[in-house]
Amino acid sequence: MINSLKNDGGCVVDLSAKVAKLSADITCSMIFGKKYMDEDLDKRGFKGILQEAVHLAATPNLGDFFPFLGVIDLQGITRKLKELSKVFDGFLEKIIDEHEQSRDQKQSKDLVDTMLDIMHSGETEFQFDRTNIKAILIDMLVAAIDTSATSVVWTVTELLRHPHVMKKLQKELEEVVGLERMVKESDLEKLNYLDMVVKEGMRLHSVVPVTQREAMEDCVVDGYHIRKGSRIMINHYAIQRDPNVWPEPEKFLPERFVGSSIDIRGRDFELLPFSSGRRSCPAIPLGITVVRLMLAQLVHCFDLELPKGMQPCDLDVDEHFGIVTCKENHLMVVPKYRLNQ
Ligand code: HEM
Repeated sequence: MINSLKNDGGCVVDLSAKVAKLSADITCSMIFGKKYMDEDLDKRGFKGILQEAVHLAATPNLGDFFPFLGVIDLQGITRKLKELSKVFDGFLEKIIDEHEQSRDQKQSKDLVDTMLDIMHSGETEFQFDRTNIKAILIDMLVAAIDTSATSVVWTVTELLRHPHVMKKLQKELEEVVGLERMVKESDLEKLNYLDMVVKEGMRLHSVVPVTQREAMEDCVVDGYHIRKGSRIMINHYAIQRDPNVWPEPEKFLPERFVGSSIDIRGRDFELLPFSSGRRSCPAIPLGITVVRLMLAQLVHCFDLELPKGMQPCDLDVDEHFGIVTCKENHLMVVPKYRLNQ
C-alpha cells in the first residue's frame, strides 16, 4: 500500500479502497497463506461482494417477522443471499482443493492446512468436515476484512478533521521511529499517543454498533427482569457516546485517555469495540495490532492532505449503517511521502 500511495504522490487517492485492499490482502495471507486477486472471487471483487453480503445480512427481512411472507421473499433477500453463498462456496471449494493438493509438500502451514489436518485426523469428538471448514473461513473473512479497514478509515478521517492531533501523532512517530525508516511492529508498544488515538477512533466510531445475546436463564440486570430466551441488543454506539460516562462525547479527544486505565479489550464496559465475554471478538490482539500498524504506517510515511479547496471542517462523517458501520462516502486524500529513505 505504501509503495502504491508513493507512486500516486500528489494525486487524489481513494484511501478507503486502498485500505480495504490491504486489509483483504493481510487477511487472505493469514488465512489462506496467499493473496487472492479480486477477480478470483467474482467480477464484483472481494470488497464489493463481502460488502453486499454484510449489507444483506443486516437488512431487516419481513419474512423473519411475518413467517408466511418468508416463502414469497418479497424483498428478494433470500434469493440474493443464496446467489452470493454459491459464489463464496465455489471460491472456498477451490481454495480447499488447492490446499489438499499441496498438503504433503508444504513446510509451513496456514489456517486451512491446520483445519484439513484436524479433519483428516478423524480424532475430533464432533463432526468436522469441509462444510465446517468453509463456515469458519467465511466467518473469518467477513469478521476480519471490513472491521479492521473501517476502523483505520474512521480514525484517519478524524485525524484529518483535527490537524493538531495528526501533527502530535506524527511528532510521536518521528521521536520514536525517526524519518529514516518505516514503523515496525516492535515500535508499537512505545507509541502511547497512537494508542490513545486508536482508542478514541474506536470509541467515537463503533465499527460494530450493535451486538446481540440470548438470555440462557431468567435474570435481573440493573433492576430489569429478563426472561429466559429473550434476545438482548447491546447498543455499543450509544454506550460509547453516553454523556453520563464520556464528557463531550461527540468530540474526538484522544487526550481523554491520559492517565486513564480504560482499555478496549472487553474489561471496561463503557468502551467495547470488540464486545465482551465469551462471544467477544476472538482476534482482539490481532485486530488492535493490525489497526495500529496500518494507521502508524500511513501517518508516518505520508502527509495526508485533503483534495484541493477542501477544509477539515468540510470532511463528512456520514455513516453507512450495517453490521459494520463504515463511512458513507469514500475518504479521498492527497498523500505526500515524508520519509528520507
Ligand atoms: C478492528 C478490528 C475488529 C473489530 C472492531 C472487531 C469487532 C468484533 C465484534 C464486536 C464482534 C462481535 C462479538 C460479539 O457478538 O460479542 C466480533 C466477532 C468476531 N471477530 Fe472481530 N473484530 C475485529 C477484527 C477481527 C479480526 C482481524 C478477525 C480475524 C482474523 C476477527 C474475527 C472475529 C470472529 C471470528 C468473530 C465471531 C466470533 C463468534 O462468532 O463468536 N475480528 N469482532
